[in-house]
Amino acid sequence: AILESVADLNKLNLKFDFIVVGGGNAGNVVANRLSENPEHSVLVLEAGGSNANVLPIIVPFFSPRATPNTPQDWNYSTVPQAALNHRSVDYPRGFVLGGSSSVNYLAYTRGTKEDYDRWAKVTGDDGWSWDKLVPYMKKNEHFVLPSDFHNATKEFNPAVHGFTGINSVTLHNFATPIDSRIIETTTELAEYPFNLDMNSGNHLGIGWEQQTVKDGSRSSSATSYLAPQFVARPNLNVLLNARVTRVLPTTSNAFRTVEFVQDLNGEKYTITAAKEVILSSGSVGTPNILLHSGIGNSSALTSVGIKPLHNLPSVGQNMSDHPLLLLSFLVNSTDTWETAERNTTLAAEQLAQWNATGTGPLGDSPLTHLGFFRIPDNSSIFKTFPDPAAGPNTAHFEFMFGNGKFRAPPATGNFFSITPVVVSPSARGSVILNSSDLFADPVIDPNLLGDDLDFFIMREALKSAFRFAAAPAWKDYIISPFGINSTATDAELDEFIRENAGSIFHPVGTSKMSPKGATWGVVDPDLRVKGLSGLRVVDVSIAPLIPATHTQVSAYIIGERASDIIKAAWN
Ligand SMILES: Cc1cc2nc3c(=O)[nH]c(=O)nc-3n(C[C@H](O)[C@H](O)[C@H](O)COP(=O)(O)OP(=O)(O)OC[C@H]3O[C@@H](n4cnc5c(N)ncnc54)[C@H](O)[C@@H]3O)c2cc1C
Repeated sequence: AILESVADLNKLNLKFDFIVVGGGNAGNVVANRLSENPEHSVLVLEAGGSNANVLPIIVPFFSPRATPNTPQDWNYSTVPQAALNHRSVDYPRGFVLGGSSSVNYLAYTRGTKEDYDRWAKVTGDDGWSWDKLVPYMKKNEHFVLPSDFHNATKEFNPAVHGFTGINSVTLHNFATPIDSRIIETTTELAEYPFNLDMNSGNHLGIGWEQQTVKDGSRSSSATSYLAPQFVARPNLNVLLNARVTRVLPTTSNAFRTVEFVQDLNGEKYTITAAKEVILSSGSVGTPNILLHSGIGNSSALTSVGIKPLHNLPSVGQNMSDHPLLLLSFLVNSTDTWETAERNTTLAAEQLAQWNATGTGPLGDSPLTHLGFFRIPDNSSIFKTFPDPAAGPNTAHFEFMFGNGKFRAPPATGNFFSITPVVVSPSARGSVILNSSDLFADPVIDPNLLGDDLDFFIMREALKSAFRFAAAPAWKDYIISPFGINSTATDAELDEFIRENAGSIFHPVGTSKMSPKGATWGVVDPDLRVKGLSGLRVVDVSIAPLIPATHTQVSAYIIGERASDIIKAAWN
């Protein structure tokens, strides 16, 4: 059941084998899979509220409205970012059942074979390699054809997909005027080849966006892994509005007890799991809980007044995220997002169509196509810096295409956006504490573009976007880049980047996985917290290196594989 109060939970008079902290992207996978065994009772504690009936979460096209600064967002912001002219930027994380899978922009991308093979190599566990993870990708994925029934044979490769999984994935149902021009560009410029399916393990090139959508509505870990048939299991319970403050030692080095509140000024409750506590609170939430529990760098904890219980210096370190650049072009068309944003009648018609059939422009994510590209291998930059990508078939940067301008378009004009993203960043940041106050926000520093190579890649990506936009396919369509000149000097481009870059919100690595016995890292390859028992981390914070892509699929497959590892440990 999905419960709202501790009193309702107590009425059930249950004992729990597993307590999952965070009903987010990965946490709900674990909760579902562990509760497949009726002998195992599972409790999920989620700090946020219900995902039901929240329109910006449900309507795919409204995903940019789900955050920042909404009731479904933790509403964090970063410390001033040195490379971004010391700007502090919004740092949304889902504060709702489904976690960030309930508020993200729905792009379904797995990353490359090389990304996961590198995980296997650095952790010494072949189970994290691409070939071993593909079955988990298919267990997660329920691919469905687009809801407008258009012929999609040239938009994806069915051979690489899963059709019997839990989480729905589909293609766009609604054509936009940029679609044919993007595909035409792939035939005009050799630099931008077409890729029929970027989820094959090789993502280089441009392809149609695949999205986590079912029947025109968002498919999240809450709508899929906690669908009514699953939460009907008597051994699966979810408590909403339950914010875990710490994990506590149950016996000397077993941390199977959690402390939580339902009201920041109210009572503190504790519950002990008979078998394990699984932290799935995400790349900000998980290190935050570990640090408050005294698990982290002992001297840093002492300096903020927290009693250290277990010295694990990597907790909250190694944070890696993808910087993006908001870039748009003024276009010679009125058939873009801006028109409905400025015309309430048209907006109401679109919403009525979506309400009636789940189709139309609102039934799709705002990203129409994605492209993944490399800085040429012979670039002189690689004489100074080693190639940061996982391998020669893994991108340095990405383009996300959209039929309008992201974030606050001006009062007039219509736009096309190419959003460049650095997907193989070298900079590392951190999540640390500056206070023992259990409810104070942690100090979040993703260190965006904080490495010279990352900045170089972003500048090259920006120049590449200008080349893309100069293809014949855009001749009568694009008028000019907006807010920057394509003939700008490097110094001018750099200033534009400093003022307009931000995060795409893919933090990973703050509970980094390392080989068993390593003196660095936070969890072993079986995701147990090093040196402790009864406590695992299962969310994207365990990623040893950031995959060169959007991170929700990684969260799903981490949840799927972890579930098998945990089941095997208790059988
Ligand atoms: C705005 C945005 C857009 C994005 N767009 C995309 C995209 O298009 N495609 C893509 O692949 N990825 C995207 N991502 C990234 C992706 O969604 C995340 O990487 C992924 O969902 C993280 O999964 P997770 O399980 O690690 O954490 P989360 O899904 O964030 O789950 C953590 C859960 O733990 C809960 N929690 C935290 N602290 C506590 C506590 N103390 N007590 C109890 N519960 C707690 C949270 O409320 C949350 O529900 C986006 C992310 C954001 C924020």
